Amino acid sequence: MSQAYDPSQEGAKMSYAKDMSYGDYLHMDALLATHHPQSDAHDEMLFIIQHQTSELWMRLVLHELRAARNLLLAGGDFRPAFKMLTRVARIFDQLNSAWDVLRTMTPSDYTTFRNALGNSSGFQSHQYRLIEYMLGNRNTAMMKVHEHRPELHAMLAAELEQPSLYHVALRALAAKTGASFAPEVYRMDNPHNADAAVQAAWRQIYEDPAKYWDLYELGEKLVDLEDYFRRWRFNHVTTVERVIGFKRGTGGTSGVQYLRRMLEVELFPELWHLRGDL
Ligand code: HEM
Ligand SMILES: N[C@@H](CC(=O)c1ccccc1NC=O)C(=O)O
Repeated sequence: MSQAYDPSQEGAKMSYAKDMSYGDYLHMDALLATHHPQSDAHDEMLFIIQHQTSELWMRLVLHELRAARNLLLAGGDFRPAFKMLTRVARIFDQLNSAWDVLRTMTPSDYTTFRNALGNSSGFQSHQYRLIEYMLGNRNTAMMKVHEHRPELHAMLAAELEQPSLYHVALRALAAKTGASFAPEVYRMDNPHNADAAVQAAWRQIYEDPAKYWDLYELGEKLVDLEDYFRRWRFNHVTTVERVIGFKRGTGGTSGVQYLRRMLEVELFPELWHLRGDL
């Protein structure tokens, strides 16, 4: 009979009584202790894991976006920021693939525990809202659901005091092309609206990529990011329709109709609009 292989024979360290182990480093006990199903339904575990993993990826998105914004603000070499923005797009791709797991949950499965969710909803995800705000979709009406958590509300309010990633890109665009944009373009507490002067400046970049390679690449990184974000919104609304049809959301919105409206959001509108001009 062959003997089971023992990795200690080739030097694998097997005792962690005194040293930091995998579980210690990752705080696995604390992580796994965060699961508190509100029902006995089999699929609630899937639902919780799907949301928690999404929130973990969102945390990384925020980390990357903050660093990228700081680098762009500082001027200098844009390449490290581009690498971060590429990573953000890849994270969205990961989140997009994750919908395929959730879609294995049928309406019959979901109704076994939907009541247990009460009025909780993704609508109240502060990390999701921070991502929207960082990118420039600053609908301040969304702050209200965080009033009962002053520290989260303050975090969102603090984000509104910062220029968005798009604001920072537009400052760089203005600096390199010599364009100047209306103060409205830089308003920090409003969703960004398409602006003709901004579109003209981006068009200048796309008409001569070789001359403005940095900004050309920045423009494409932003389009790529928004492309993946749009796919996330679309996967979400399609999954929602598949699972709850046109029922009202637990958060109180019209549900699919509300989410369809969100498909119309344009984060970086001029970058999309200029494409028809080239
Ligand atoms: C079966 C699964 C899901 C259903 C039925 C569902 C349903 C809904 C509905 C109806 C809304 C509108 C707000 C409301 O009235 O509740 C909403 C919003 C939202 N959901 Fe989901 N959702 C699902 C999965 C997810 C997942 C996996 C995430 C990932 C974190 C997520 C994140 C969000 C976010 C961030 C919003 C706010 C969107 C915005 O304001 O633009 N949802 N969801
Ligand atoms: N809004 C969903 C419930 C829901 O999906 C949800 C509930 C609690 C935590 C996160 C959720 N995900 C996205 O909205 C519904 O109406 O069924």
